[in-house]
Amino acid sequence: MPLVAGVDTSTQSCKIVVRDAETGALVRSGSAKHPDGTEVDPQHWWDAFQEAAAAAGGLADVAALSVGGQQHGMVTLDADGRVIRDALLWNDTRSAPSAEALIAELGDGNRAAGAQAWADAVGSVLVASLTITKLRWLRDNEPENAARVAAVALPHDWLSWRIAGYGPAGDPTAPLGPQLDKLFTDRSDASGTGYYDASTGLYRPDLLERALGRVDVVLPRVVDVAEAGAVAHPTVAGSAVDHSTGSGSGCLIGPGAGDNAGASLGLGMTPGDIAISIGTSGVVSAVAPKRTADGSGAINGFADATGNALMLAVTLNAARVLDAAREVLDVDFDGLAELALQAPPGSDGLVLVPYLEGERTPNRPDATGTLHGIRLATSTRPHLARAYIEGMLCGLADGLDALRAQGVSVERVMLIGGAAQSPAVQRIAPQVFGLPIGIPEPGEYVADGAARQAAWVLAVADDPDAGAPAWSTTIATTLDADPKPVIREQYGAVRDLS
Ligand SMILES: Nc1ncnc2c1ncn2[C@@H]1O[C@H](COP(=O)(O)OP(=O)(O)O)[C@@H](O)[C@H]1O
Ligand SMILES: O=C(CO)[C@@H](O)[C@H](O)COP(=O)(O)O
Repeated sequence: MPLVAGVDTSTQSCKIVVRDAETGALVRSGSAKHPDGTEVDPQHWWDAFQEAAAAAGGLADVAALSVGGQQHGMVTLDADGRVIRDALLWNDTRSAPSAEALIAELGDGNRAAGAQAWADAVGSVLVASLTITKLRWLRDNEPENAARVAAVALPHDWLSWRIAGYGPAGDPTAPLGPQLDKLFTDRSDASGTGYYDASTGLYRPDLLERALGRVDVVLPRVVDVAEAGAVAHPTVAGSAVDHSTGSGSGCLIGPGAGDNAGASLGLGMTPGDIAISIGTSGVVSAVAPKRTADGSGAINGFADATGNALMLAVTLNAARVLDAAREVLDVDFDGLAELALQAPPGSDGLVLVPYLEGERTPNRPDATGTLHGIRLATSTRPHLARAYIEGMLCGLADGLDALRAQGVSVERVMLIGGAAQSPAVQRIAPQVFGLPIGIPEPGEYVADGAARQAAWVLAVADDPDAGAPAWSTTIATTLDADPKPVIREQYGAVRDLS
């Protein structure tokens, strides 16, 4: 049976799954850490990819692979294929003023008009996360670097290009050299740049020019949903394999995807499904036939990895809020969950508004977190633990409300991402959302989606009409709705005071 690999080059780590292309059965997996920080030298992603591939038993027998990845990160390359500066990641908020400037400019000074104009043009009102705002920041703050930009890529584009054997001139791990025109991406990740319109499938050079001041830069070619963008270089993927039999001539590289589109494909989401992901980012997402244009900015109208739209509400404060709680309370994951479940719903009035890294939804890049309702009786470790978890989940529940306000139907809710494994998150989420929640089998759903895409690419190479393989997702547990309105009522009363 041919094997396929899916890669998730996420904020905190690189994860690789190797699966049977036909059945989807997991064969092997591996992972490696990324460094902390909101600006990172992409070389770390390359190193982590190789470490994760080795941990997954190598990729020599893999017939196709795809890369899913953290969205929006700005990877700038010079004419020699060298990374010009550390990549600014999706959670780097320094370009918030640039976002506001671009909004004002498109609205001729009228913010509301500008916000709607961006939503109409590219599906999203600009916030600091989006790549285009980082390019404006570069132009204004590092003009020498901006002048050297010959190509702009996203994390998954850059890693796919490196796997294909391209890279900086003179680098022995990049035998094909700096061929910038060989960069490729997919519509889901392109749709998060701010200079690509998923509704037409076209880049918007006019918008790019507003940010960078020029358009003579290479943007990755947007390949179709199940089209191979390149072939992996044998020095990276090991010996070349034939994509139909598993023995012969080249490991195909699929278009890849933004991580949320990857998860959507991995979960097999269709309209009516909602995924709530609690990783570094908190994401509430839904697949829809057509993207909306939410001028309020709460919902990003991106593309998914199959040809649909993917609507997202994204928070900056998710799993790391729980990491912060563990630090404050000096406990491990289990200890935090045990503490939180000792306090009652609503934590007797102790409420954390969790803007520990500023916030993106709502757009408050300079906000800080605030604890409300501290009294003697709530100055306990269990109250604090629960308040951190409730506050983080309330931010996501606001996101689900914003999706509903855009007309999204909610038929099935699935909870994924690292922090979804917390027993306290699993208990408290049905209280905050007031809905039944499915917990899929523990897994790497972004990497799984990438692997499923790779299997699709493989199938299409044999039969151009082939559809995505019908891999199934198992919902391991369904948690009953357990609404505790007090949690969101308390949160709603203080959220905007922070
Ligand atoms: N049992 C757990 N309880 C709470 N948080 C957890 C648990 N397991 C992992 N995490 C957290 O999940 C995060 C990593 O999740 P992941 O979805 O891999 O993130 P990303 O895709 O952003 O790299 C880390 O912040 C980690 O501390
Ligand atoms: O900015 C977004 C989506 O718009 C984030 O979802 C990033 O794509 C990072 O994802 P994780 O690494 O947290 O999974």
